Amino acid sequence: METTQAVLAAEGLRYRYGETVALDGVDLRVGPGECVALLGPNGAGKSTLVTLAVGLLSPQQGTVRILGGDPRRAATRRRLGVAQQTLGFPNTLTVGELVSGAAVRGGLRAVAAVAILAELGLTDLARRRVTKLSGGQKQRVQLAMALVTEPALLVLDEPTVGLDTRARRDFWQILARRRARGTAVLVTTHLIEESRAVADRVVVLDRGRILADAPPEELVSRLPDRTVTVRTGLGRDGLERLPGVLGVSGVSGEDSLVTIQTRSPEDLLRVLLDRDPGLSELRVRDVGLAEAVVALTGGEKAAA
Ligand SMILES: Nc1ncnc2c1ncn2[C@@H]1O[C@H](COP(=O)(O)OP(=O)(O)OP(=O)(O)O)[C@@H](O)[C@H]1O
Repeated sequence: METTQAVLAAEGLRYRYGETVALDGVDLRVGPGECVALLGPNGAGKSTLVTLAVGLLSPQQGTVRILGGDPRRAATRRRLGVAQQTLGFPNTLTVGELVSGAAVRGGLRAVAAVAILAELGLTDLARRRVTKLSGGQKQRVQLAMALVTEPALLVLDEPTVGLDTRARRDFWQILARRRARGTAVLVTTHLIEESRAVADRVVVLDRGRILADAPPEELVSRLPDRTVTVRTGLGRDGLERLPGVLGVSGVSGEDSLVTIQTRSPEDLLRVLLDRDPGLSELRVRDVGLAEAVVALTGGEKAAA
């Protein structure tokens, strides 16, 4: 039973652009303090879902609610913080003007910007025009504008693209503090392993449908847990018949570098060494979230 009200609740969402079906019956809930990563290949419907969630599009079928309210209404939109790469800045404004403007639009006093500028390390840049910022600095300004109103839901579109390792770590730390205070986060990303580190749940979208909605570790555990990569003269037929083999990829001719999925690499290696004493370049590794998403969406695109 649901005990707390969902911050974001989408039910039966369908959306098409002419003949193109972008969302084909999507249900999604994000609770207070939860971080949900939205993954999927290009064209999966991620942006459409996010745009409906923030009230910039109206559902053709289904409903979307933010804390029970309609996101197309201004009062509901005030509970949202949005950072989308496609949103441009008015070039004539300074960092301070942009963030204090966001505070005022959210019903706060302009001075509310001071604390968030400090938290994001932007105080020294407050008088600088946005045109004179680096890509990473612009990302931080977007985040400051999204956070200044203490939103109930943060919607972030590829927020760490272009950030270096330290900036990325700082970014997730800032979000962790907000989440501890109850802010929910919906983040679209192609950085699959990053979602594994920061998200409570990963939602895999493909061709407008949700293929999986689960904690990242559960997604990974649905797959064979190891891959063995090896250079071998054994052909595909021989490899596929070996005990415990679940899949083989990369066979391109004699002495190919092949990747074999298995639940039991130890047993597989014993047999491989027996059949091909010339075997070389052996590597065994865990399946990552990237493979889990690729397997679910059935294509290489999702891992890009
Ligand atoms: N304005 C539009 N007009 C027509 N078709 C559109 C429009 N916006 C999106 N689409 C189509 O709807 C589908 C879903 O697109 P959407 O942008 O939601 O996917 P996405 O998962 O965000 O993709 P990406 O990872 O490439 O940003 C795609 O087939 C896309 O071509």
